[in-house]
Amino acid sequence: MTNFSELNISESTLRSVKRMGFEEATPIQEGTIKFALEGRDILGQAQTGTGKTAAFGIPLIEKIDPKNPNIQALVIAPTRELAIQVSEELYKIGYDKRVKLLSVYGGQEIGRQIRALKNRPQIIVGTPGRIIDHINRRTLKLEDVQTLVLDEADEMLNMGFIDDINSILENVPSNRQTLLFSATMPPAIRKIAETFMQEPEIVKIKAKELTVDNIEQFFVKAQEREKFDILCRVINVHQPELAIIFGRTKRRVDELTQALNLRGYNAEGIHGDLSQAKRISVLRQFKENQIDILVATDVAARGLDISGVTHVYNFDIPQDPESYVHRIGRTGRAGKSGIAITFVTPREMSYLRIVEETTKKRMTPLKPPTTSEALVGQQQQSVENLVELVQSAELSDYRLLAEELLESYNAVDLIAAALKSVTREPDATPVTITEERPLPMRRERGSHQGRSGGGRNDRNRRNDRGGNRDRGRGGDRNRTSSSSSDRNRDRRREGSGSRRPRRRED
Ligand SMILES: Nc1ncnc2c1ncn2[C@@H]1O[C@H](COP(=O)(O)OP(=O)(O)OP(=O)(O)O)[C@@H](O)[C@H]1O
Ligand SMILES: [Mg+2]
Repeated sequence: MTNFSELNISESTLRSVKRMGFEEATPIQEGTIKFALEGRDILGQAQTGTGKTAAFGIPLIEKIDPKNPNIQALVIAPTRELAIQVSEELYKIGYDKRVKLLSVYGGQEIGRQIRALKNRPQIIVGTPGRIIDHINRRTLKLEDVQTLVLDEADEMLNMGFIDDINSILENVPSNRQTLLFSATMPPAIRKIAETFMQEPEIVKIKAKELTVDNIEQFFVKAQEREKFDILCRVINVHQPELAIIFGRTKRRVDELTQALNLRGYNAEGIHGDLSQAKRISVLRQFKENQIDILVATDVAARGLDISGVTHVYNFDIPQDPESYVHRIGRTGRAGKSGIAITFVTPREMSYLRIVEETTKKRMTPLKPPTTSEALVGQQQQSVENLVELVQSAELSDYRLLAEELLESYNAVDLIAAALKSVTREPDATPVTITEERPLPMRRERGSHQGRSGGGRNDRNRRNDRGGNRDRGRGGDRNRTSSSSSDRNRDRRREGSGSRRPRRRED
C-alpha cells in the first residue's frame, strides 16, 4: 500500500485525508489518483467498499480552483441517499481547501436548492432527474465544468438512465475530464462507457472474484411460502448486529417490515414511495443503531456506506448479478467481514447459477435452521446480555431482591427463569406476505455464455423500454411541479406489486 503523501497531492487535501482516518491509499486510490491528476479520463473498477469515492474525490478536489466561483465539477449518482453520502465525503476531503459544494436531488424542495445555487457552489453532486430539472429551469450553469463523475457508472448508463445522462452531457463542455466508477462493469455497458470518454485509462483492480473475500456467501433454497419463517429462524441463529434485508418490490418491503415488527424485531423499511424526509430519517436511525434491521428495495443497494452492517439477506434473489454484487457489498466494507444469505426458490435456481458465474464465487448451501436451533440462538443472546450486565452494570438496587429469592429458590432455577423471561422465544405470530411471482425462467443465457452474450440482449430490451418511457416523459420535462415526476421516477426504478422491477430514481 502507498502512503497518500507519495501521491502528489496538496497539503490541504493530505490534512483532510488524515483527519478522515485514512493512513494508506487503497489499491483503487493508488491506481487512479496519479492518472486523474494528469487529467486523464478514467474507468475505475474495484470491489465494493474499497474506497472508490475518495479515488475520484481526491483528484476532483485537487482540481478545483478556489478563486473560480463557477461550477467546476459535476458528480452524478443514481440515488438520493448516495448523492448525499458522496457530497458528505467530498465535503470532508475538500474541508481544508474550503471548496463550496451542493447536493441536488429529488424530493427536496426545489426553491431551497435554487436559493442555495445562488451561493455559487463549485461542485454539484446530484441525481440525474433533478439535475435535468435545474438545467431546464436554467438554474444550473455547467459551461465551466471541468470534471464529470458518474458514480455507479454501469447503473447510470443502464436502462432508462442513459437518456438522462445524454441530456446532461449536452450541457457540459466536451473537453471535460470524465471519471466513471463502479464495482461492476458488464461488457456491453463498458462499451457505452468508453464512448463517453477520450482514451480512458482503465483502472481495474484485479481480484479473483467480483465480490470481496471477506463476505461469506450462503444460499437457502426454499419455497416462496416458507421463506419468511426461515428468515426469522436464520436471524435468531445469526443474531446480526445490523442487518439489511433486500426485497424485490416496495410492497414486499412494506409487508416484510410489518411482519418482522409483529414478530418482535426492530425493523424499518426504505423505498421510493416514502417521503424523502422519511427515507433520510430511517437511514439515520439505522446508522445510529436505533433500528436493527433495514428492509430495502434496490434503492439502497448501491454505494451506501453504513459501518457495522454485519449481515445482508436477499429475501428475493435479485434479477441481475450486478444487483447481487452491490447488495451484498453493503457488508464487508473497508476490510471488515460480513455474511450474505440469499433465498432462492427451486424455480429460480438458474438465477443463482448466473450470479455465481458472474461473481466467480460459489455460495454455500445453508440448511434452514430448526425451531430449536433458533431458540438456542435467542438463548445465547440472552446469556450474552446477562453476562454483560453482570460485568458492567450497577446492580446494587437488585441485590437485596436476589438474596431474598435465593433463600426460597434454587440458584439454577432462578437463573433459568430469569433467562426465560428475557429470551424472545421463536414466535409464530401469523403474518401476511403476499407471494411474489418467481422470476421468469431463463433460457437464453447459457452457462458457457457468461455475461456478454446475454448482457447485450438485455440491454437492447432495456433500451427499448427506456425509449418508450422517454417519449412518455416529454411532458415531465416542461412541468413546473417536480414532485409528481419524482415519484414516477422512483416507481420506474423499483416497480410495484409483482411486476418486474424497474430500476430508476431521480
Ligand atoms: N484509504 C482509506 N483508508 C481507510 N479507509 C478508507 C480509505 N478509503 C476509503 N475508506 C473508507 O472505506 C469505506 C468504503 O469506501 P467507499 O464508500 O468509497 O467504497 P466504494 O468502493 O465506493 O464502495 P461501493 O462499491 O459500495 O460504492 C468508507 O467508509 C471510507 O471512508
Ligand atoms: Mg461507491
